[in-house]
Amino acid sequence: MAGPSEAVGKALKSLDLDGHILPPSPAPSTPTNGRKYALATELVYTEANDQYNASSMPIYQSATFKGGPGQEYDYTRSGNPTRTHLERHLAKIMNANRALVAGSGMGALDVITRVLKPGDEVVTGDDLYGGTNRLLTYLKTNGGIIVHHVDTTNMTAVKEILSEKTTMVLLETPTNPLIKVVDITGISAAAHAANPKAIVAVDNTMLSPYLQNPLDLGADVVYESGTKYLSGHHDVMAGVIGVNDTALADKFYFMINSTGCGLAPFDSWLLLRGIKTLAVRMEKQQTSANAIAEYLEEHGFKVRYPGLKSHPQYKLHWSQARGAGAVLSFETGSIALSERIVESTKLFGISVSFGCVNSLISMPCRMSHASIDPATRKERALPEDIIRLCIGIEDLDDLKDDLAQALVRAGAVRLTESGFTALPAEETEGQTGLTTQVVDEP
Ligand SMILES: Cc1ncc(COP(=O)(O)O)c(C=O)c1O
Ligand SMILES: N[C@@H](CCSC[C@H](N)C(=O)O)C(=O)O
Repeated sequence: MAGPSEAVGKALKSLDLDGHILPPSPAPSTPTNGRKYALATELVYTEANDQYNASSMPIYQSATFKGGPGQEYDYTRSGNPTRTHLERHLAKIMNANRALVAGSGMGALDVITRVLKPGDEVVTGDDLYGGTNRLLTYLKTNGGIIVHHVDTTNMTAVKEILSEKTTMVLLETPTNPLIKVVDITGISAAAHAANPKAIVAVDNTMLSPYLQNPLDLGADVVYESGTKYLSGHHDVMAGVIGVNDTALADKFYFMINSTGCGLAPFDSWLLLRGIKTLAVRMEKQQTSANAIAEYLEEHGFKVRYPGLKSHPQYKLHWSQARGAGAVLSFETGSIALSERIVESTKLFGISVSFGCVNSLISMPCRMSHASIDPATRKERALPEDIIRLCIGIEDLDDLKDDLAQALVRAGAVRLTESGFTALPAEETEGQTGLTTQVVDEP
């Protein structure tokens, strides 16, 4: 009988990754919006512009700046040279006229939604990051805002709910964690047709500006959690906003200064440092994510990832993005089985968040999306057994080996001549783990 290493080895060998080509897309290297160089170059190309020609922008760790009225900086809540440097750099790579940075992604969304008034209507998705759903629910309950959740992959449903009363449309694409892809151009046009003053805001956290630029697709505002791909190392919380309209940018700045949620100088510096390696991290992460998505799909799992041809909005995704990112999800048919898989991985850390150099595994309904009550999760068809994988920059074979041993150990697969295959749904419920023909290594 085959032991786990042999079976896993066989399964890995059967997978031919050579020659794998990501689907065609607009070249990320093409300079746009007045940028001088290709995006990968612009990410690292910043002029610190300080008196000593420092190669890295200094951290202006100062709350106050001496001098009188009319000087550029007086108080870090209102502005700080390190933060300004980051904002200018971000505006360039987000294709925005102006970028602003807050203390977290949720801080950025709070700034954006503060332009809403009681009675205003927001149209948003039925699959959203749990914290976004929590803030919108709070605004609905306590702020007099009317929030419509709709399947944003269904244009007919979206058009039916849009009206002249729609003040804001809030989109995530791909969504977290169901990886649904939403038509940014189509929905932006429909929202503006319904109400020319409607603000279309797109959460770009799942792809980063390296792979998708919503402002170029008709959105009014792009925001994202800089905690994820932009910083890339699990060591800073940040939120970024990009906007073209000057009046809107001024309103956002007013909110940041008034509420004091601007990003601190040291965190601004950390984000600047992270952004420099965004292109290499993202290329490596999404190439591995693509290989792992294919690996799981080939072994019989239903995988959600926009790099797979089986993704229902595959074509749409590649018409608006330059890559599929590094987050994917799949179901097993059993909550207990999913729990055992998550607990059996060794390299994949059990953690919330994504977009960093380490690979992570989680069960969204227990973790990132636990704040959405179980009845709402059911209503919105968020599977309780869903597992989310966030692929890092580790060696791909090590990651696949780790997943394979976890699937085998958890009893999620049946060993076959050529490797293993996912258990059929009707057999998953009774599984208790380690039931396959597997012996532990000494
Ligand atoms: C899609 C998405 N948007 C926004 C956020 C909020 O970001 P932050 O944690 O930096 O506040 C998160 C994660 O937290 C997220 O996954
Ligand atoms: N306890 C946190 C959970 C953060 S989830 C972070 C990230 N967006 C993800 O999707 O993993 C909370 O309640 O907000």
